[in-house]
Amino acid sequence: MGALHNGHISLIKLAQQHADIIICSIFVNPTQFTDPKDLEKYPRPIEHDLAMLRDAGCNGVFMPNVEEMYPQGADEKWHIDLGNAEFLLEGAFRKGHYQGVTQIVKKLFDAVEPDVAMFGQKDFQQVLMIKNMLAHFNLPITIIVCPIIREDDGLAMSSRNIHLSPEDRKHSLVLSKSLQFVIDHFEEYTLTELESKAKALYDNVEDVALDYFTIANGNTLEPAKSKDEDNLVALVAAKVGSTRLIDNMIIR
Ligand SMILES: Nc1ncnc2c1ncn2[C@@H]1O[C@H](COP(=O)(O)OP(=O)(O)OP(=O)(O)O)[C@@H](O)[C@H]1O
Ligand SMILES: CC(C)(CO)[C@@H](O)C(=O)[O-]
Ligand code: BAL
Repeated sequence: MGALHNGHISLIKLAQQHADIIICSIFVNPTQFTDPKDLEKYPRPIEHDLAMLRDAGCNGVFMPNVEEMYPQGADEKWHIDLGNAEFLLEGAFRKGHYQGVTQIVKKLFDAVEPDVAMFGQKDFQQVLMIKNMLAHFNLPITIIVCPIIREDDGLAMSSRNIHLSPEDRKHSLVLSKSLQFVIDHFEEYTLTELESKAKALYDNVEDVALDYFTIANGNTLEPAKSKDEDNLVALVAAKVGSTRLIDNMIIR
């Protein structure tokens, strides 16, 4: 969606190991936004983005406008079955978000016809939803998931970080710290204790409102039932000041 940072550039760099020609799409997709203010204030520094892509050795940029992607209007009908995980976590807080995401990703794939597509682990649930969309249409595209690139102090890079005030920026560290707490103490506590201790870290941080903090099964996104499950991930979403951030860490 543009407003590129080094997290995005890491996707280009990793793509270079998997493909001869790299195309980056930049499109702020209206159908995945559930908060009109979020859409309106989404940063769009196009010249800066193009310079970063040029430096990274990206071969092409696909930068359509809304009319090109939605010739019949952005209220164009789209609904596919994405499974129960569509309605959990981000899907519960941004209703219809993954219908909008899969709608535009299908259109971008149709336009670019990639063999391989790179997505960031930062949007963990998004990757699951896109894989479900690919299965739905039986599309032969390989998805590669790229690790989360963080600032030196642990904050996951995000285009929305630009909206954080200096105070918010300090408070935002509780997200990565609470996830790291689960990783560091996983063997020590029960799942319930891990969650409650991680959530307690938010009690003393001003202006941070937790939407969810969960240790979930990485396939279903349902709360983990046992520490023995072989695909476990801790996920968080919180509003820091007026900016909503997400982050996650894979436990195993
Ligand atoms: N810190 C990061 N490390 C690795 N990949 C990332 C990171 N941030 C975003 N990505 C990935 O880059 C792709 C484009 O993301 P997008 O344009 O939505 O930006 P974003 O930085 O995630 O923005 P925001 O967090 O404001 O939604 C997605 O696949 C996303 O998961
Ligand atoms: C997948 C995506 C390009 C759809 O607009 C967007 O959600 C993103 O960049 O993560
Ligand atoms: N980074 C995922 C897209 C979104 O937040 O709308």
